[in-house]
Amino acid sequence: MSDNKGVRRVNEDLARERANCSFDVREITFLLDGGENNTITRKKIEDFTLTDELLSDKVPDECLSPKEKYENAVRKSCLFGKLVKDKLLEFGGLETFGPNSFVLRRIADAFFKEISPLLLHLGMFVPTILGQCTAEQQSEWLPRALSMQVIGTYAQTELGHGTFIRGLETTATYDPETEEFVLHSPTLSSFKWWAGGLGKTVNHCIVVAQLHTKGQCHGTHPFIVQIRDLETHQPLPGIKVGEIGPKLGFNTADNGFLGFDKYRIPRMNMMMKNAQILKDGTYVKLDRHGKMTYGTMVFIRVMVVNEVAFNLAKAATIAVRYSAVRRQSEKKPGEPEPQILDYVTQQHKLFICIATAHALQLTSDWLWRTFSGVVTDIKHGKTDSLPEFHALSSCLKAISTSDAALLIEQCRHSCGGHGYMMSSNLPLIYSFVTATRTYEGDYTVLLLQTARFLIKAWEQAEAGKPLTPTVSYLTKYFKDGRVPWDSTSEGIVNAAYGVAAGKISACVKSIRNRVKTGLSYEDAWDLTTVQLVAAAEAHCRAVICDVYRSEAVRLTEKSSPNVRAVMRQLTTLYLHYWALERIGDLLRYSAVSEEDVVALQQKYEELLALIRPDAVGLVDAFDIRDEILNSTLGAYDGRVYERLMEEALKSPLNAEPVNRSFHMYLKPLMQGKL
Ligand SMILES: CCCCCCCC/C=C\CCCCCC(=O)SCCNC(=O)CCNC(=O)[C@H](O)C(C)(C)COP(=O)(O)OP(=O)(O)OC[C@H]1O[C@@H](n2cnc3c(N)ncnc32)[C@H](O)[C@@H]1OP(=O)(O)O
Ligand SMILES: Cc1cc2nc3c(=O)[nH]c(=O)nc-3n(C[C@H](O)[C@H](O)[C@H](O)COP(=O)(O)OP(=O)(O)OC[C@H]3O[C@@H](n4cnc5c(N)ncnc54)[C@H](O)[C@@H]3O)c2cc1C
Repeated sequence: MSDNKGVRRVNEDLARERANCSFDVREITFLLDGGENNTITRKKIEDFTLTDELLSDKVPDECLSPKEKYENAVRKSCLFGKLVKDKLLEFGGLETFGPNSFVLRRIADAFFKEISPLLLHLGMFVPTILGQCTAEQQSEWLPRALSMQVIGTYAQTELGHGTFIRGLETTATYDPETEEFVLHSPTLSSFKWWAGGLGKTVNHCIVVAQLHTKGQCHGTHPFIVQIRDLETHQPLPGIKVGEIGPKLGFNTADNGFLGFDKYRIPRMNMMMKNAQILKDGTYVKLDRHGKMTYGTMVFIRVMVVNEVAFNLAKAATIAVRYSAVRRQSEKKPGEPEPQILDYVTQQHKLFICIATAHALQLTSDWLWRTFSGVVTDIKHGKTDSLPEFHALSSCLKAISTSDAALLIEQCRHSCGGHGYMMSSNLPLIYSFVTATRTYEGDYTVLLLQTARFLIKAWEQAEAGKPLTPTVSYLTKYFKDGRVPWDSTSEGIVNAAYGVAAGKISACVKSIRNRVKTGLSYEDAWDLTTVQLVAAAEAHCRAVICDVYRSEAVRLTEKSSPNVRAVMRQLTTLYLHYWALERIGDLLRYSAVSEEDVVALQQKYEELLALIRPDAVGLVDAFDIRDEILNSTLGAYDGRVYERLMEEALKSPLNAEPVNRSFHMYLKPLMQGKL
């Protein structure tokens, strides 16, 4: 693909890599975009949105003060918002690509090195209106939210509680006299904390609070709350709101705190799709499942899998291109310095990143299709598929975010010292992705949700009851004994399921043995949680391996032989990588032998060598434009050293030859006058 800028000289090593690539790069781009037409439209949108005029920052964002950074992000958010409103609708907006295309999300990365203060408005406020409001409420709020008169966020987490939603302390007490809810923050720990955009940007937010009516508490429910005046933007009386301060990343998102002092909102500001309060204060529950108010979280967990796949693709593109340009050391005395990509250890660090980006993207597409089915079921009043989907989306969110964060950090390591430069963009990509492991449900907490489902599924299998699709393998591996070993891709996937089944079985035994000693079920569960997390991880890994392998085969059915071959190499590499990473589990739960392990390792190393000539082509196929990559190390033309120097010269410290601190402190120190 072109560098989108035309004629710049491309680094010779990169040019040679591209000339030697075995396949047509565009073919894989089309596969990843979901078809050639999607690629064409995406590129058209990128061409007219990514203009220098909108993107140019004279001073790098990271050299600005926190206030300036925030103001710049608001400026760009508004420009971006206007652009989307005015121009992109000509393309049918997001619908052009289907809801899973994420094109605008991808383009937004060119505007914001960190994050838009409006992300939560589009990402959570609008989806919650869609998911939690009645049709009547939607017709009131949606047009105002989409036209940006109402700008909102999602304020659920409090200082004292994030994970344990049932423990939230903010109260919403219904007053039938005035037909209003009174929102109140009874303690310091009940202050809302974290919501993106809350600190300075939004004028409304969705507040999750304990609903009290007629002297009874009915648990947490969502409410739409105006917090700032629409004209002056001043906080309204009864509202205490501010920004929570600097963080590891997300520093342009003005995450905020919020407290209420007996603050009143109209009855109809309760989001009433799943529960209602009648005028007289009668509570009517409409949610037969009981957890429908958690719907926005499930939606975001699905989105996050795609989000981290894309960010890993960005990091892999930067690290692989840099590794083709960078030369260091010598393999044999007197030989020219090799490209660092020729070190097998470097290939080991990086090719798994390319394969994982593919695995997560294909899994995310599959998860989205599954989610669409669940949403359709719910529209028809069927909630039977929700427990399985909650278990699936929870573990996929946990594992994809954790894997992506670790591998992005590995990409940074693989770029040596230059990877530590902010201008490489690897630190910012990492700081963004490592947060995904925590927000929208912490890693351990979500895996334990999946484990709950797996233990129940095991018990159902024991009782001879039918199992839902993602756990149906448990019936097959139900009997004790080792899974037969077979080193084909299908065999490795089967073994991964065997390992998951073995671990779930071990958890069940462990809990039962503990209960036999007189412990309560809850205590026995608690003591087994280390094993339960590992079992849920093994289950999730088996699902990813299975989906990646079968989706890659399906997608490449009509591909050219060379594309099919390289895609097959990547899936095989992924499966071998994880088999070797989890060799202890395989030795415990499958019939793998010492010779098989040696063969696995040998095959893995052969795959690294096979993929090596296509590595640059594979990252080019992600087709991520320079403006979106935002990296001195990863640009298409490979002018790494020139860009590093250009960026260094933009540092405000280089604006003058001598900084005033010399005269103020250093000179007096040197002269003994301090
Ligand atoms: C343009 C769009 C761009 C989008 C880009 C996306 C990228 C986004 C980028 C940045 C956005 C940043 C956003 C960050 C926002 C947030 O973090 S919002 C706050 C999120 N908070 C959480 O996720 C809290 C996590 N905690 C929970 O989910 C729950 O408290 C819990 C699941 C841990 C426990 O809930 P609890 O009510 O206590 O239930 P339990 O007793 O544990 O379980 C009872 C049964 O309910 C089942 N269940 C629980 N949750 C669900 C669910 N969601 N769906 C279905 N079922 C559920 C659970 O399995 C139990 O079932 P059984 O009794 O049958 O075992
Ligand atoms: C960048 C960022 C943006 C965010 N944006 C928003 C937002 O817009 N709106 C919003 O409402 N929230 C937001 N959050 C909050 C986020 O959703 C919570 O931080 C997250 O859900 C984790 O909850 P916690 O902070 O209470 O962690 P805790 O639950 O306190 O976790 C601390 C530790 O305790 C462990 N732990 C907790 N419970 C259990 C358990 N039952 N079993 C075993 N271990 C347990 C965890 O595994 C973890 O190791 C954001 C957070 C971040 C970092």
